[in-house]
Parts: sequence; structure tokens; C-alpha cells
Amino acid sequence: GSFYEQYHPLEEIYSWINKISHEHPDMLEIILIGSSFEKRPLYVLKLTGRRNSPKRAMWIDCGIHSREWISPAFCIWFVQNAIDSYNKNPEITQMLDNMEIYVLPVMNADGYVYTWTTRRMWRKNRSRYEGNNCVGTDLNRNFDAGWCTKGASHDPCDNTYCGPYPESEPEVSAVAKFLREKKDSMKLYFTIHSYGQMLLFPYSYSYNQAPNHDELQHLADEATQKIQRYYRTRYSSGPGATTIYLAPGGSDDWAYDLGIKYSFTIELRDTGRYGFLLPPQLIQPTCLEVLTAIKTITSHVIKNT
Ligand SMILES: Nc1ncc(C[C@H](C[SeH])C(=O)O)cc1Cl
Ligand SMILES: [Zn+2]
Ligand SMILES: [Zn+2]
Ligand SMILES: [Zn+2]
Repeated sequence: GSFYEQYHPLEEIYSWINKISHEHPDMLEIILIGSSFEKRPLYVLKLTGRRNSPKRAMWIDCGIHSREWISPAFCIWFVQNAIDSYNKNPEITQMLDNMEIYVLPVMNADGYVYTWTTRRMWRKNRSRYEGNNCVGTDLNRNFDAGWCTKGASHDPCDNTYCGPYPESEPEVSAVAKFLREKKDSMKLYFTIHSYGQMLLFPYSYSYNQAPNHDELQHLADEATQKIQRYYRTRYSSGPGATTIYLAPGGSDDWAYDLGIKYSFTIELRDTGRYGFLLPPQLIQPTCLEVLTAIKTITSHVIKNT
């Protein structure tokens, strides 16, 4: 199948980032936002239409957890699809003409390489701290949002190790710094994970409802109903704490408390048959159904901000 129906090692993703940006300099710009613990570059693709400069921005990050290979595959597919659909699909055209879209294809670069070279089921990054017997921090427990309360671990050997302090991880501090700088124009945050087929929104660090809980629930229901109608796939929707589990330090909660009032974690396919080892043939159908959800949410945000 095509490039977009296969999983790729990090080097190939970097080459793709370079290639597609050079092919579409009018719509894509590469931004280096920082580097990983092992000094690999963290590239963000800034995707815009060719018309007026939009006043709003949205963010999509992929690959926070390295074993969730479908996640970077989605970010890559999304960028290519958006470029191909611009001026052809009305919803994509509206999206690009109203939003600057910042896409981070592989946030956990070191972990991703490690899943290709050493351990396929690795989740965390590859940071090492003096005196710690184990390697890696869970980047989705390292954000400064209820940091290291119930649902994360202070044990460096745990898969939910929160790190020595909030934003200790270079990958997290790079993303947090970038989003803080853009917080006035940033209206919508997506972080892409697998697996479980869920559309989650704040909070995960507490059972308290977010101030705009009803609006977020309405949006998430609208989006998952669209997926069900067009693709027959079932995605659940709700606050993280009650829909998946109580867990602190996540990027969506942090983005929400920063002021990005539309903040979602999307758990892609499947529900356990293949789990993190989703076959490449399922990349395309997964991306198509999730794009429907993203279009629904984005058009609502454009109308309401
Ligand atoms: N704020 C959050 N939002 C979503 C999740 C679920 C993901 C699923 Se892989 C995780 O465990 O990090 C976890 C947290 Cl802490
Ligand atoms: Zn390849
Ligand atoms: Zn994850
Ligand atoms: Zn709506």
C-alpha cells in the first residue's frame, strides 16, 4: 500500500516532514520547538490555507506514548489528507482558512525509536536520572496539572512514572512552552493516543466537571455519533476520570487549565483485539473515522470562538 498505509521508523518520518514541506511551501512550515532527552529534534508542522491569515489556531500532537504507533500514523495521514483536500472538501477548506493547524507528529521521539529497535511495547520516554534504577518518564503524567496525585507513580520503574517534577521532561517542556506562547490564539487542543476508541475531555486528574462540561459532552457525543453513523465504529465519550481512569499530569487537562477550553484526547482503534499492534491495513479506516470527529469539533469551535 501507499506510504500512508504503513508504519514508518523515525528517520523516514523526518524525511517525510522535509519532503512534504518542500512540496507545499505555501501551506506547510517546519517549526523546531525543542529536542528530546537524547537530543532528537521535535518538529511541528504549521499547516495553513492559502487565503487570509487566520486568527485562531489549533494543535494536534501524536506519539506521546511510543508503543501507540497508530498515533503518529494519524498525524502524518492528517497532514497529507488536509493538503490533498484543500479547495476540494468544504470542511477541510473551512478548517484551513479559519485555523492555523500545528501538528507534532512524534512527541516522544526517543521512545518511538526504542519501540522500533528494542522493545515494541515501550510507553515512556527514555530519560535517565541519577539514582533511578529504571529509565523513562510517562510524558502524559509529567504535565503541570494535578501533578503526581492519584493515578500516577513516583516510582521510576512504573509505566506511569510522573518524573522528578512537573515539566522535567524536555519533550513536555518544549510543548508547554510553545502552547504558553500561543495561548491567546490557540482555541482547540487534540492529543492522539491508542487504544480504546474513546473521545475524552477534561478532567482526568479529578472527578470535578469542567466549567463547560455540557458543551464538551455535546460536542463529543455529536462527534462519536457521526463516526457511528458513517463508519459503524463505536467510540465512547466523556470526561477522562470517569470514561477511562482517574489520572493526573495529562496534556489535555493542562491545555484546558491554560485556557484552551476545547481540549480532547482521542483514543484510536481498536478495543483490544490487536491493541497497540494495530495492523497497517487498519490505518486508513481509523484515520477516516477520526477525521470525521475532528471536522465536527473544529467547525463547532470556529462558529463559537
Ligand atoms: N489527562 C489524561 N487524558 C487521557 C489519558 C489517557 C491516556 C491513554 Se494511553 C493515558 O493513560 O495517558 C490520561 C490522562 Cl492523565
Ligand atoms: Zn517505511
Ligand atoms: Zn497513550
Ligand atoms: Zn454542536
